[in-house]
Amino acid sequence: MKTKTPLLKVDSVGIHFGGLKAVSDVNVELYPGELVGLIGPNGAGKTTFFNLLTGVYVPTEGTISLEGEDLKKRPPYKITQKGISRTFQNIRLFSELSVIDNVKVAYHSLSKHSILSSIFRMPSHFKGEKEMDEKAIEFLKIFNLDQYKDEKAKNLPYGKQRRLEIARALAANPKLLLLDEPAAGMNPQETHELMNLIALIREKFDLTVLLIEHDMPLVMGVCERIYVLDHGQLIAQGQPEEIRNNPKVIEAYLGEEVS
Ligand SMILES: Nc1ncnc2c1ncn2[C@@H]1O[C@H](COP(=O)(O)OP(=O)(O)OP(=O)(O)O)[C@@H](O)[C@H]1O
Repeated sequence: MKTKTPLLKVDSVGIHFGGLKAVSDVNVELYPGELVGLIGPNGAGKTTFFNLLTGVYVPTEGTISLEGEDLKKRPPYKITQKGISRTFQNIRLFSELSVIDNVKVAYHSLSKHSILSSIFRMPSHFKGEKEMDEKAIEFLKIFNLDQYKDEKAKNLPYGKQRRLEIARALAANPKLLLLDEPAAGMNPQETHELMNLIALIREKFDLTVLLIEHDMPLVMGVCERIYVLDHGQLIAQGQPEEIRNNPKVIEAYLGEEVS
């Protein structure tokens, strides 16, 4: 699966908040098509790392590049346009908007239709709108959410809201999809379905996926490689089996289960 050129290259990246090194000297390379896990105990710096990749935070040290292009100091929306999409640990949907509108919002920013044509409802807008509806329904079908398209997002059960978040992230047409604890709060059946779904969308959309997850069976079962953060530093990387047996990882998780 590995090609010579990484899709994402993170070189000695760090960020300090006052005296706290939330992320320090982290090196990560993701190759096209990989499904990679990012794990670590609470407060290890995982979400901060996602915030660095998506431009929410600017690194105080190091560089991040996507397909060889430096992302430093680009605002989050530019980084989304370049090809990095994410979901959040706490669901962030437009709760009062319909399910379909939540998806459409994501690719509005990428669409070629001007704001003017939207405001004045010109014919090109309608053509665009129809195309958008069709495309949004395609996404919703993949996530088995098309029958809820006109429901308000807030009325969906929790597991479906989580799936809708992923559908919305995908609608931005990413090359790299970052999932922050996608199975949080899901029951075992939903988690199992989600695992299959992640594997399926990776294939279907030719994606690279980086996944933060506390559910170890999920990470170990679905990821090909895993990075482990502890106190802001990478303490291990490798295949699930290596990670499971790595003494540093076991020590970091002392008191927590890693199997
Ligand atoms: N904006 C900020 N200002 C100050 N400290 C911050 C900020 N963002 C994160 N931190 C700190 O950085 C550290 C890493 O937090 P982060 O949320 O990235 O950990 P995490 O691995 O995602 O944890 P969890 O698994 O609990 O979600 C924590 O000590 C956190 O308090």
